[in-house]
Amino acid sequence: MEFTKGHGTGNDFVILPDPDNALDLTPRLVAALCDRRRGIGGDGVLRVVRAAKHPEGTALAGEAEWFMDYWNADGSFAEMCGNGARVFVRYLLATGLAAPAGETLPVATRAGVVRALVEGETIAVEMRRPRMYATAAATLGGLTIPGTAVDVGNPHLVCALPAGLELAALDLTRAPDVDPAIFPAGVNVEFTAPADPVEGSAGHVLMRVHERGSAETLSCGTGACAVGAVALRDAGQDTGTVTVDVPGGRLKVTVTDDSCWLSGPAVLVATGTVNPTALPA
Ligand SMILES: N[C@@H](CCC[C@H](N)C(=O)O)C(=O)O
Repeated sequence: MEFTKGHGTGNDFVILPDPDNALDLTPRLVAALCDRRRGIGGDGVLRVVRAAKHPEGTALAGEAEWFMDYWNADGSFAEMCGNGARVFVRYLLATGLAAPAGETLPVATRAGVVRALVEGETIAVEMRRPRMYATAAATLGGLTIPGTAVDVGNPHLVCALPAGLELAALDLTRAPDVDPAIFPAGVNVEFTAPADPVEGSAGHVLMRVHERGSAETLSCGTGACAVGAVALRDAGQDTGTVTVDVPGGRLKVTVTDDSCWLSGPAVLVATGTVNPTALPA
């Protein structure tokens, strides 16, 4: 089985080319591929499949040739992955599956069609505008931190740390507790702290994330978009640009009247062959 390994600000993916949807990709196989000791290792899998050939992509095949079939490291599905979409586009361009168009390149996802713009090392993806829909809280280590529930195609809870608490002090080796009535399908939880102003940005925020289905990751693109939207709201703005620093690097989030751009590096690091029968059962 052919694979490529790539990442966006340290959010890493096993990319599987499967244009005709011929692979028997199961939750167990995804989890085995993502196993960091016995497999290739990754926060998730990106299957590269023609939209017309995938049951969840066919309806979008008129708008986008390729469907990003995203899976979390534990073998669960997610509707959207912002960094994954940027890495997916890097892969399409590197392999010649898509031409570096002057305009945006559409990619079908479970959350609809997103559009990518390539600017050298940086790939920006235009997704839906984050929608803040509830107040909620995350509890970890006996501490309950209030936050905002945000829909970016997938669910997020953005929690600003109280003064005096450092991001580095959080134990994210286990999932924060949340109210399942607000998040029946689980949630990605972002913790934030303010950072020094950055020129050209309305806000600058530090973030750590515990991802649904992938545990703590070095970065989460949709999470950064949720964080950006909350930072703008707290600054009294509907639109604008926010710089979000994650453990794996820097992302730029620009919220417009009707969409959200996520921008940052997207890198392919290796290509090879994996023997599925040698992976953990
Ligand atoms: N890391 C991703 C988000 C991946 C999906 C998430 N774990 C979920 O289950 O919703 C990103 O960059 O957006």
